[in-house]
Amino acid sequence: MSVPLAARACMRLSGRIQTSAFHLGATTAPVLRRIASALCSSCNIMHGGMFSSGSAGNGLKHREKSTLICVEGNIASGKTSCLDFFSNTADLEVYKEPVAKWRNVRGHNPLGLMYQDPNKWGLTLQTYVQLTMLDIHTKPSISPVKMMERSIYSAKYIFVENLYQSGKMPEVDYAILTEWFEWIVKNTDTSVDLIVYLQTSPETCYQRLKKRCREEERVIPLEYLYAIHNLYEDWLVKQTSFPVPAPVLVIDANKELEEMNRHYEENRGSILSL
Ligand SMILES: Nc1ncnc2c1ncn2[C@@H]1O[C@H](COP(=O)(O)OP(=O)(O)O)[C@@H](O)[C@H]1O
Ligand SMILES: O=c1ccn([C@H]2C[C@H](O)[C@@H](COP(=O)(O)O)O2)c(=O)[nH]1
Repeated sequence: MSVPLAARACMRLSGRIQTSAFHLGATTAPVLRRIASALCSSCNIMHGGMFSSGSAGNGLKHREKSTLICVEGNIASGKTSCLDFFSNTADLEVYKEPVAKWRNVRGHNPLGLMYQDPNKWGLTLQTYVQLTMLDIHTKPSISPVKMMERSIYSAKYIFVENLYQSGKMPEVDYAILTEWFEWIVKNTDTSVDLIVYLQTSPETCYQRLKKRCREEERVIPLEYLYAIHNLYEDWLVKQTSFPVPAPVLVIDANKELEEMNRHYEENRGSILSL
């Protein structure tokens, strides 16, 4: 008998909380407890907890908020390719990073401007990235599972942080972005259920970046990818820098595309929280 995706998500997620497949830190424990208490072990019925719920007409409460999976990783690590792979999955909505918007907002290219002069345009780009990420996080979902590329968290903890730590963002800009970020996280629902981290070497990303040849990114040196890589590792693997909003599934993404796709197929269940 075929079990609906949401029901399987429910069963597996509850089961996997006890496994060691994730890199868990102290900050993720409360999230796990909330998931565990919210998900029934045999169906997609919510029994209270982290999700808002409504009556299904039979007296039972059903999930109204979908499971959110964020695919994280360095620039050109293969996130879009990963989302492409899963894009035909039934009961799954996929949201790629809105790079097209970052390259063209009412005729302006904040991504290009930031790479040309990060001191001047870092705040501009990151304010817009934060808005577009918030838009995706809060989009009402019609499917039980939603997968998005990166998140409002990596925009802040990786990219804003990198600009600031490298001395390319004035303290006042960093303070304003932090105020915005903290307000958003406190007052809106940006909760995440699983982070899939595509772990790559900066050298692998550098080769893929050159192959992709996005005009704005021609100026990116290998050192920049090292900086982003280290921030990701501190956040999601060592878990020493910022709060981790969800359990983390780490995938070695250095392998060739065919092999990655094979891996995604073989591990479909754990990647989609089934
Ligand atoms: N596993 C892989 N092996 C080789 N090339 C890859 C692999 N994954 C992605 N690519 C290529 O590398 C480039 C960047 O991949 P992409 O999925 O756009 O990365 P991201 O979304 O993380 O920036 C693209 O040209 C893509 O076709
Ligand atoms: O918060 C952010 C998020 C992304 N960027 C940059 C990094 C890349 O040049 C593009 C898109 O990233 P991909 O990894 O290729 O998807 O946007 C940023 O500057 N700030």
